[in-house]
Amino acid sequence: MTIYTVKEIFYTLQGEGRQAGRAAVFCRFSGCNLWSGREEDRSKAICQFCDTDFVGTGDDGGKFAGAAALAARIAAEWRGTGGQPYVVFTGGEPLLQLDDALVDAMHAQGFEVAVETNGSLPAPAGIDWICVSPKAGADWVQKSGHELKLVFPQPTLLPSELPDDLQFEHYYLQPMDSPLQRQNTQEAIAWCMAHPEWRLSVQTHKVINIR
Ligand SMILES: C[S@@+](CC[C@H](N)C(=O)[O-])C[C@H]1O[C@@H](n2cnc3c(N)ncnc32)[C@H](O)[C@@H]1O
Ligand SMILES: Nc1nc2[nH]cc(C(=O)O)c2c(=O)[nH]1
Ligand code: SF4
Ligand SMILES: [Mg+2]
Repeated sequence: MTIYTVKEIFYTLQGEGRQAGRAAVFCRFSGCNLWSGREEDRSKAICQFCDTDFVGTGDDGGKFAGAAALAARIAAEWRGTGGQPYVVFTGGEPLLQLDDALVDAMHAQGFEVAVETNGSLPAPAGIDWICVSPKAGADWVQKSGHELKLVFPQPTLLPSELPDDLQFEHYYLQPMDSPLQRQNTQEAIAWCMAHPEWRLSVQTHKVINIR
């Protein structure tokens, strides 16, 4: 039986991208293939700008034996009445653990299923909303989905220099949260105003101070 290792599960509003403002249970898996999550390794990591702690299992996480057990725990966090229950699998890198059995188990619980992935691994079939956020210097295999959410700027992965075989419904630029965040935001605004096929993704949960 598959054991899933989860950092935290929590009910919040999706803060980013096309679904911003929508109530969702977030399931943050532990571990990533592009960084160990340890600060002492950050400068050598493939992905160096991560804003997230995904190491180990937190108070709101744990190890779950089997898809049905994890799906039941996620469903128990949903507190909405009416509307379509929604789960966002993130991490860390969720595609290291999210599999067909878990997607099916969430559907059986009546949930719409979303994923936030770095795109370096293929997504299982049947996911209802795929958000790919590619990382400079990493493999990029998942080139289709519902939204591309490009963290900006990544000097070797700029919006002007993306591969031409992308198949996404929506294109978002998300300013990199860093000491240069204000400048990154100004430059992203300028890009979106000059190239209207791109929209700005503000990390709204950081502005309104929710999780
Ligand atoms: C923590 S990642 C987890 C999911 C997956 N590993 C990924 O990178 O897409 C969730 C989202 O936050 C974005 N993100 C991470 N660090 C960021 C930062 N410093 N500024 C802006 N967005 C960031 C990622 O690009 C991704 O879209
Ligand atoms: N509210 C909220 N929205 C989010 N959208 C993507 C997130 C992520 O860390 O994957 C995230 C997050 O951590 N919190
Ligand atoms: S790929 Fe995602 S989870 Fe991994 S280090 Fe980068 S932003 Fe963080
Ligand atoms: Mg986040």
